[in-house]
Amino acid sequence: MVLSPVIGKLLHKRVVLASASPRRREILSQAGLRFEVVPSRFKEKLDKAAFPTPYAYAIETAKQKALEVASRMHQKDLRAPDVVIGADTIVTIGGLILEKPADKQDAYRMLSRLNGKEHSVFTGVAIIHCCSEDGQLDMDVCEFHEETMVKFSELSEDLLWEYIDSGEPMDKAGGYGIQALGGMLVECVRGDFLNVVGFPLNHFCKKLVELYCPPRREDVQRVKHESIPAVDTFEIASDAAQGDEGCGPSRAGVDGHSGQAPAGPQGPDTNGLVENPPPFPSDLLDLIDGFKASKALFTACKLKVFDVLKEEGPLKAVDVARKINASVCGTGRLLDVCVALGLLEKTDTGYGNTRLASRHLASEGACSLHGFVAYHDEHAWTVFTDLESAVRQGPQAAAGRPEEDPSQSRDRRLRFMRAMHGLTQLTARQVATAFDLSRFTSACDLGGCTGALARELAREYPRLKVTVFDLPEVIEHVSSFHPEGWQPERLHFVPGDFFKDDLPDAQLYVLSRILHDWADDRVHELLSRVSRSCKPGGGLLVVETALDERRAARASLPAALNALVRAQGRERSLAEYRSLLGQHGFRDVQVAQAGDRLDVVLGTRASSSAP
Ligand SMILES: Cc1cn([C@H]2C[C@H](O)[C@@H](COP(=O)(O)OP(=O)(O)OP(=O)(O)O)O2)c(=O)[nH]c1=O
Repeated sequence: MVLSPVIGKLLHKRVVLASASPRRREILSQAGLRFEVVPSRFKEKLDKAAFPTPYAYAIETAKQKALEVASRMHQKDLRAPDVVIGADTIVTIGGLILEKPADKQDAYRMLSRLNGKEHSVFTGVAIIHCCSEDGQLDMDVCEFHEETMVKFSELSEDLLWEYIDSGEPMDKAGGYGIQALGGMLVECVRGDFLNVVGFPLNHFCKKLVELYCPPRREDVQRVKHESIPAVDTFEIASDAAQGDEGCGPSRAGVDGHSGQAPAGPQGPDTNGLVENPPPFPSDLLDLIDGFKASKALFTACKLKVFDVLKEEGPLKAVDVARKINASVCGTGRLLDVCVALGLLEKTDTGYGNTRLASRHLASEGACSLHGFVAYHDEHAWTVFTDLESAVRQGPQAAAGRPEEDPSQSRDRRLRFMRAMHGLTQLTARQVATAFDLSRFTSACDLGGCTGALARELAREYPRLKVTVFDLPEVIEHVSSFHPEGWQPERLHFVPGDFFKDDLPDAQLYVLSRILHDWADDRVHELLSRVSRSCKPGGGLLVVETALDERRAARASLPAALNALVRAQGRERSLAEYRSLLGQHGFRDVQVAQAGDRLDVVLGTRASSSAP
């Protein structure tokens, strides 16, 4: 069995599952893990609002559950187990976290909220390695989360109550158990099924590989020279299990630096003492090579490798080369790099797409980011070559750049529209459900481009009529982005310039990824126009990637750099967006996150006329 080498790493250890969940116990014992069960006494009452994302909350709860068990066991007999595993499963919809229902009415509230819609199930997991020395307990925490999307059918009241009366919902997050009767509520699942049931076994095994079987030094160096980042597969564990009997939880692995090679051969220093060489700078080398990985991805997309393999894969390199009209040798190398990057899979029958590639890198499909990749390849790549002058001179360097060639502007516009369309489709649902917008019956998406967000808003809120307002030269092309045979109900496209023309009437105005494109004076001008058009009680929804200390510096890095290389506009912090809305007469400003990268800010137009 492929997984056994990974699970086998834990067989000689004292492992404790800090959970009372019978489902977690079953999943882990069926995977062959030997462990004791010590349910945690940690009270699940952390302040949800204090966490930037729902999964951060689930991870922290999982960690606290495991830490409580580890310290209790240590206190009891001054010997903690080697490994303690904690987990926490939550259901989220529209920015709301649902845990176990308090009573039947609560279960009804949860299930009606999920009825007919798609929601996320997150399980946060903490793996704690304990070490007791001289009565002291030392712990290393490794944590991760997994998300699965679950869609409920449209269910009648009677059915919901029948289900609630079965008693099944009461000990389950979101008030349902997908593995039993609750399975009849579910129309489809995207992602790891076991994650919904309470434990993401697949991700757990991958973590064990990282912790216990980091790539061997010689592999790491070989990979570096070929500029291919390491890929975590169970096969690494199998190899290591065969070739390296003593493969244990390297300290580096336990600390979470799983890509780090173990310390190399030790040599005596001048005093005859053994000195460790400095750690191998794997992360730094990955960083240096990062641009090559991006370019390989861009090139494979441009050559339509993922389209060819989606339609006809698996294929040998020679066949792919013929279909994309490229050299066999070059294609073979590109395909191998894509395998190493986790975008393709290679088997005896040839190269095939991973699910990720088929879903996001082929040019067609609701989740395609092909246009977004093309935009980065053809536009962002060039613009970022100028980063040095942007840093030296500030954003005015970008402002001084010559205007675009007008003959190319139509193509550029279409390319930009394709990029925005892909990105917006991917995040539209999270944006549309970040807040409950059901009180509005009309909305206007200003600069709404192809209508990808508008469509999701209309789909999510059956009473809502949505107008997409964008420049005539944009509106002219929107029909080519509509799915075939699509009849836009409750959706209208109106051409216009939001700086010059009257804004269409609406109760809710949406500015999605617009404000960062404009300098402060233009932002004030636009917001005061919106504020004048918006009636008291109406709303303004702003969607942006805010520069924010809550988000890991790495995630907001592209935004910070974009601001330097763009001719105008700038990224802003959440505090700035809040203040902008306040200055223009919007009150009760609330903030939510839509996925990992987007912030959504909602304000209500105050009744006083002066903003
Ligand atoms: C959504 C869903 C959740 N669940 C369960 C998994 C979890 O056991 C539970 C969520 O509650 P948790 O607080 O994650 O776990 P628990 O209280 O059962 O156990 P412990 O805190 O001791 O670890 O909901 C299902 O069994 N099926 C489902 O479809």
